[in-house]
Amino acid sequence: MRKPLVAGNWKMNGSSESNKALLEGILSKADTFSDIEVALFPPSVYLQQVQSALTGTGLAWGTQNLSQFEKGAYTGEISASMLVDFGCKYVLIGHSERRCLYAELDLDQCLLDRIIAEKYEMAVRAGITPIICIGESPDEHAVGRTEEVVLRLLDTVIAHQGVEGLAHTVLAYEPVWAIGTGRSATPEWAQDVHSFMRQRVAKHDKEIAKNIRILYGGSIKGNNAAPLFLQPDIDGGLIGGGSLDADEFVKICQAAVLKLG
Ligand SMILES: O=C(CO)COP(=O)(O)O
Repeated sequence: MRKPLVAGNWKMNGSSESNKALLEGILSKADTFSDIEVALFPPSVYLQQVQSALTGTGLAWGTQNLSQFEKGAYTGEISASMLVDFGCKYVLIGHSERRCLYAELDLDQCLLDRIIAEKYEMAVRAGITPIICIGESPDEHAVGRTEEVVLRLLDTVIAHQGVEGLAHTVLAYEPVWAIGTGRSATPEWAQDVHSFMRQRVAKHDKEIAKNIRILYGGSIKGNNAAPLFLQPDIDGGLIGGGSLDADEFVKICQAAVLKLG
């Protein structure tokens, strides 16, 4: 049985004061979702605040990105060893907002995927579990290229790291057209894509495919989380806007508990 994981990606939101209230609100209800795994991804400047608040609570934390390089003259970047230093268990890799807006943008899509595969390798080597975000853009969705896009990235990671690397990895299907739009994928659509991803991993290794967690992300809220999480191949969620409000996020975590039956 795969343990459900609910991950809250705060993106570039929060302040010391608002984070404190959010963390207190979540922790006050933590006993209602202690059977699943929950991880928070604050902006890196708040990592220490989140680490202090969550240490000893059973909740995990991580960052929204890491450098593909070990150390050195890479202004503004954060290395895998720094994440280890701050007790991170997870790291998000390849989020579409980074792909589209920052240096991971590249006209040559193959190069882009290679950078993401290198970041993945850095995380695995440091013992941090990467959450690899995969999903098609609105244009790709409109012309039915979902499977092709999902496969391209999955295959790049496997080619780079070997399928064994996936034994310590979480995948997240995040269709770009569903992120921040209020238009979540339907549970049936997401299930189909998740099942497709799992089958692809199974072609390389059936055991890893059976155990790998695949999260769904894109406009999950308290009122639509349960039917998504109840799909057989959806093992939890990667939550953006819905993770910024303690009550909403707690509802989402509680919906994942339902999966345990
Ligand atoms: O991008 C996301 C999580 O990484 C999803 O964001 P929303 O939940 O705001 O749609």
